[in-house]
Amino acid sequence: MTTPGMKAGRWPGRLITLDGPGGVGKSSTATALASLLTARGIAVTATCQPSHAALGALARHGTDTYRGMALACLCAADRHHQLATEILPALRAGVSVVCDRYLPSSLVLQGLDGIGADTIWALNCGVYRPDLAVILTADPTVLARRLRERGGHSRFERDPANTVREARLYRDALTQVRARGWPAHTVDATTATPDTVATTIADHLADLEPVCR
Ligand SMILES: Nc1ncnc2c1ncn2[C@@H]1O[C@H](COP(=O)(O)OP(=O)(O)O)[C@@H](O)[C@H]1O
Ligand SMILES: Cc1cn([C@H]2C[C@H](O)[C@@H](COP(=O)(O)OP(=O)(O)O)O2)c(=O)[nH]c1=O
Repeated sequence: MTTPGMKAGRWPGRLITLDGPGGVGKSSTATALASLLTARGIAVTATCQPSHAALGALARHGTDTYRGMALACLCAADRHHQLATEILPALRAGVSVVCDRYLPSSLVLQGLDGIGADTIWALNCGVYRPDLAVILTADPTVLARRLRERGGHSRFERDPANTVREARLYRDALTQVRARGWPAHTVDATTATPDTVATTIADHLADLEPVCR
C-alpha cells in the first residue's frame, strides 16, 4: 500500500538526529545546525528527546527516580508519542527536523543501566529511521572538562566514569544502527566549534539522494 506524499516509505522532510556523550555538544550543535540550514533556505525545526511533552518531562527530570526498564519504557513511549504528534507531521509537511538525542541515546544510557540492546530495539520497534544519524565524539578529557564547567544535567553526567563507558557504548550503537541500514556518521567535536561541526553535518546532508515529492 502506498501512502500519499511518501516516496519509498520516506516523508519529504529530513530527520537528522544528534547523539553522543554528555558534554559533546549535541544541544549547541543542534542550534547551530538549525540556523545553518535555515540560512541555506531549508525549512527546519529543532527539537530534542526526551520531548517537552508531559511524558518527556517525566523522563528528562526523572533520571534519579526512574532507572533500568522504567526509564527505558518512558523514553521509548515519549519517542513514539513525539514521532506521532510532532516529528512525523513536520516531515510530512516537508519540514526537516534536527533532533537532539534519538534511539542511540537509549542504546547507550539504558545500556549503562544494564538494559540490553535487543530490549531497546524491541521497545523502539517501528520508530522512523533518520535520514542522517550523527554520533558526535570527543576526547574524554575534553568531555570531562566541559561537563565540569557546564555541570552535569543528570545522574549519567554526574558520574565521571561514564564518559569512557558512553564512548564504548556509542561505538557499539553506531555498528548496530548501520547494520539496520541507518545512514550514520561520526563527527569529532574535540576541537571543532559547534558551527564547524554543523557545517560538516550539513555537507553530509547535501550528499544524500534528493527526496522526490
Ligand atoms: N564544539 C565545541 N567546542 C567547545 N565547547 C563546546 C562545543 N560544543 C559545546 N561546547 C560547550 O560544552 C558544553 C556542553 O555542550 P552541550 O551542547 O550542552 O553538550 P550536550 O548537549 O552534548 O550535553 C557547553 O558549555 C558548551 O558551550
Ligand atoms: C533520549 C534519552 C534521554 N535519556 C535521559 C538522559 C538525560 O539524563 C535526560 C535528558 O537528556 P539531556 O540531553 O542530557 O538533557 P539536557 O538537554 O539537559 O542536556 O534524559 C535517556 O536516559 N534515554 C534516552 O533515550
